[in-house]
Amino acid sequence: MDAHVSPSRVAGRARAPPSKSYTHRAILAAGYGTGTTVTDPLDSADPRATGRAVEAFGGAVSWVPAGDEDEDGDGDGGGAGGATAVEVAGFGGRPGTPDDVIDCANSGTTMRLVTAAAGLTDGLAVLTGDESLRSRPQGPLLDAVESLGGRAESTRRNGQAPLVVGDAMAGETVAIPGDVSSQFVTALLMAGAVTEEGIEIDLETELKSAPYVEITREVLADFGIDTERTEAGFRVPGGQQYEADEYAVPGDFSSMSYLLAAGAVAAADGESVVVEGARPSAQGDSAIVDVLDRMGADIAWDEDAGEITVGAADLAGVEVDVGDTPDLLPTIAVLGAVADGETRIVNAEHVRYKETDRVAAMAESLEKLGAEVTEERDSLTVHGGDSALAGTTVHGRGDHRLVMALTVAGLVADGETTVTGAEHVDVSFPGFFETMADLGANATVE
Ligand SMILES: O=C(O)C1=C[C@@H](OP(=O)(O)O)[C@@H](O)[C@H](O)C1
Ligand SMILES: C=C(OP(=O)(O)O)C(=O)O
Repeated sequence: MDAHVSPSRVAGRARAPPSKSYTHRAILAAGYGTGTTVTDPLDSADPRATGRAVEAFGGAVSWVPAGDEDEDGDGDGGGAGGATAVEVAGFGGRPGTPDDVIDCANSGTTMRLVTAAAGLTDGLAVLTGDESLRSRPQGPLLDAVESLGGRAESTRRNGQAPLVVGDAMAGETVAIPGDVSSQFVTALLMAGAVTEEGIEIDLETELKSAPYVEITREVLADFGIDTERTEAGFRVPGGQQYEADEYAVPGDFSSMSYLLAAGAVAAADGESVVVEGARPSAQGDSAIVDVLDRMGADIAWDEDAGEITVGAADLAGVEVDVGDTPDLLPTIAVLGAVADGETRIVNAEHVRYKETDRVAAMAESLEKLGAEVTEERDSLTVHGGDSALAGTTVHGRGDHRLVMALTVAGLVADGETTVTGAEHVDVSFPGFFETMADLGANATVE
């Protein structure tokens, strides 16, 4: 499916979906435990993949439909709204050996977190995913599971899925690079809590995407699991039990970034976009508020009310370090194309290891739309302002964040912008196009 986007003015109130990162962790933590109701989960393709993995390990996962909103009658809840809760009966500490292959679909978080869980099984688990996921790096985590006494192999011996993992790894100290994916650390912390000895994780290189580990530690604390920072990294004591009757998921700041960017570049004169569900949490991507503020946007965050209000203003280029916030790169690149002057996005090499190489993909698409960009291994510079963007066909590359960011660009490009692969927003923001249309965007999907 393609999205067709024409110049638009937006205004009004919108609620971003619940956090993908918190939902994954809450479902898996509930799986490690005995039973938890996760309220206000993100009901999208990626957390559903984590739910299937919990079931494969012997848990039971039930997505509670959103009552009358179950428009298609399939019991999965209604369209964009999705389920209002997930009831998880855990596998009680030790994951069982799965009966079948675990399909992690498009979800890197699922594959990484489930790899460490699979390392605890007595037998072997087989993990796979779609073409994108089967091209992403898993090698350092496989080495870590092996150094903890488990078995962890890439079937193609290239450090990528399909993976075969199991043979009851145990706890001790493990060294792992920090600059490929923080999800390796999250995975080992979550699994380490139920080993006998716990796991001490020594980082061999600087940790990128560090706030995601803090999200993990926050969720684990809410499930009664202690973790510690150490001089070299992190430690989780063993022999712990996951326990929480109920867990409420906060709103997702990565998803909010598209709505806020839309308001900053395309809010109607004298009007604004108000994004609800924006309560402070450990999410590094709340930095989008500061980035927009530094670019000169008319933005205010009422943290108590959980509301961010943004109106249109002339934006100016800034330098942004995305070491902690890789998922903001597509949004910031689009803002940079609209802003006057240069926007330098630095510390970005790890953004190449996502659903697609987002540094290269954004450079290609923004150039196609008429912006001037300079791409380096570790950075993307967008020379904005000189020429207006002109609508054309740009490729979503099967990547939800590219589709959403490029749709925002389409709001201000002259003529029509076609974004291919619009259906991929289902990975993290199933109601994205409905939400944009409610705000007044001329964006149709067919
Ligand atoms: O743990 C998480 O929930 C995530 C961690 C980040 O990945 P990396 O740690 O691989 O950079 C981020 O890009 C991803 O969207 C979600
Ligand atoms: C990279 C992402 O997620 P994951 O790593 O879970 O595929 C993302 O949502 O942008």
